[in-house]
Amino acid sequence: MNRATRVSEEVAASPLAVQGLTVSYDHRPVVYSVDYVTPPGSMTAIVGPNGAGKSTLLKAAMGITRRLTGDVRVFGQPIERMSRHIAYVPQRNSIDWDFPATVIDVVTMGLFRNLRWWQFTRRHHREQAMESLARVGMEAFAERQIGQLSGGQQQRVFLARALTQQAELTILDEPFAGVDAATEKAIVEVLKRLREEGRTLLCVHHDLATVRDYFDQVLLLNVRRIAAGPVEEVFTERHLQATYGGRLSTVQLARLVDDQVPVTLGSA
Ligand SMILES: Nc1ncnc2c1ncn2[C@@H]1O[C@H](COP(=O)(O)OP(=O)(O)OP(=O)(O)O)[C@@H](O)[C@H]1O
Repeated sequence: MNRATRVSEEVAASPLAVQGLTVSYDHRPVVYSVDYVTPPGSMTAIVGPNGAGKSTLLKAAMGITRRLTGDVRVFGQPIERMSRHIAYVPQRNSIDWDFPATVIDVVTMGLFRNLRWWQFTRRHHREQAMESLARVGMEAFAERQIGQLSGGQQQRVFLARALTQQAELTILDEPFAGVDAATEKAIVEVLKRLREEGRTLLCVHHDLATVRDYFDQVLLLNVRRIAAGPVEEVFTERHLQATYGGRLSTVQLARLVDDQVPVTLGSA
């Protein structure tokens, strides 16, 4: 089998393959010529310093932000036709929490892309939404206004909304930002279970100390792709140094690589 055939098969099997992706703001590239073919059934951490282009890469891949160049495919098909296969949990601070909606409304909205215009939400849709809420331990909050939830509860609700979509790929932008240890553990359990079911997850992540424990793949990004692949091969001192430059001290690196003592960089 020649290389061209192998690559195209890899792309055809991938829930999200980006090739040569460049995004510019005000003529300044903030993501430059990035390739990443997400392995099916994997859980990838996208890691890099503040402003590295992590969120922009994901938004451009999903078509939320315009890309300058690049090809984005879902199972080998252009993203424009395949966006219903992707569930997205945005950064919590990008959502208007004053919007008057109950928890169950927000979760049921996750189903809308799968409904035809003449289909109204019915009791079984609500049951589906309640099942998703139960998976994240939030069923008791179904009738609560979303603005009346804590940060961790809000994060769980948006995860439940993604779960109702039953998408092949779930993209999460910093799902652990501002949540307590118990919520983080609960969210990780849900994500790992999704992976066990064969779903694929891509996640912007800042806590370098948990990368090995939570993820099997990592994409190290600083405008360009620095390295990508299985965590045990790619999450090395050399690659981290290249990603963060002088921002990681030798001591921090040694701890990360040897003891996995918590070191969080990137989030201010
Ligand atoms: N709408 C926009 N207009 C202009 N510049 C933008 C816009 N959105 C992001 N940027 C810039 O693009 C660069 C990449 O931003 P992005 O949010 O993708 O980085 P990030 O790696 O996700 O950062 P963080 O870890 O801080 O969330 C930054 O320099 C940012 O200031």
